Amino acid sequence: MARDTNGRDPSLYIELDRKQWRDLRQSMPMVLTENELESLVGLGEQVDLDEVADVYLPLSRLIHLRVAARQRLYAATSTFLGELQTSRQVPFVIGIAGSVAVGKSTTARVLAALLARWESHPKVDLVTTDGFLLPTKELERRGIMHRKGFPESYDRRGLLRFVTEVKSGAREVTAPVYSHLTYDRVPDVMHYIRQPDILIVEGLNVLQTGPTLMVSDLFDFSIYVDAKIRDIEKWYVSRFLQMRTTSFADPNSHFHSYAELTDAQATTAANDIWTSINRPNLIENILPTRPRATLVLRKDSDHSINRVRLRKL
Ligand SMILES: Nc1ncnc2c1ncn2[C@@H]1O[C@H](COP(=O)(O)OP(=O)(O)O)[C@@H](O)[C@H]1O
Ligand SMILES: CC(C)(COP(=O)(O)O)[C@@H](O)C(=O)NCCC(=O)O
Repeated sequence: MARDTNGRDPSLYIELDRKQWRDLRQSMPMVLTENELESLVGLGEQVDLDEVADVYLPLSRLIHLRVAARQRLYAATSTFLGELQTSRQVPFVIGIAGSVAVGKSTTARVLAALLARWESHPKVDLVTTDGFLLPTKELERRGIMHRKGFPESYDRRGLLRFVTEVKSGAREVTAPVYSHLTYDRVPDVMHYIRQPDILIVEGLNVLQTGPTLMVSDLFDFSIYVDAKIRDIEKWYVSRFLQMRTTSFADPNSHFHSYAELTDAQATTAANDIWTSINRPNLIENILPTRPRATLVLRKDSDHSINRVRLRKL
């Protein structure tokens, strides 16, 4: 096999442990307080300020450098097009993918908060793809209610159109909103996106590709949040047990009947949903997209991120 000039096997990626990655923070200041961080961390997640310092601050620095580089690339195209196109800031789009219950939403929120502290790109918006799940009525009509989270359960064209409009500089673009409470799209409520500097799109399947253009084609940077399947399964079940006294306790929750389940019953119910929906989706659709990610954040069983893989080519 051909080797690089240092005698190593060629690779698209560089793998770093937490200490090596942490050193790439350089002089980035800590800009979050304990209280701010607490408000960003989701149920069952365990991010602390050390992890922000070691993992998220270097990441914020890397993305900041890449935002500037991307603008130079767009400027090159504008120079080429001359009068055919006026030069402008194009929103930088980040995709965040990974399994159900791996902690994507927390990663997305922490990153959004850090990126918004940069003077050159203070306006950061975050959209989750659950808003683009087809409404329950339509999922039922198609007989795919049990496939929620699988690629076919989304309005993929709508998602592509949405990100295209944001990148095109539209003054205001709307995204539909999903409710975990009603387990359906919320009628008449929209998320308004008004010319952000950075847009983060978080969801299970955002890194999927296909024969036609897909939202992944519009990403300037992508992150895959990764962990062992056995660990994610444990996190899913333990979060489900916790939800009996939080989300499910609300009488309006679609899952309210689960609130009364014993530990054993709730564990069985969570395992059933995991093995019939979330695990197959992870294996068939989500995991195969991991090689495509610019960055993989690898979590250990205690949720801590201890390894990072960066695409360098
Ligand atoms: N049934 C539910 N009721 C209320 N909130 C939920 C429910 N399922 C998931 N969530 C919340 O929705 C968010 C996304 O969860 P999920 O899709 O599992 O992705 P991740 O854990 O990777 O962020 C999390 O903040 C989670 O706590
Ligand atoms: C809403 C989800 C499909 C995730 O949506 P995403 O924002 O990742 O597109 C997922 O959290 C979900 O509810 N899955 C269905 C099976 C379950 O209840 O675990």
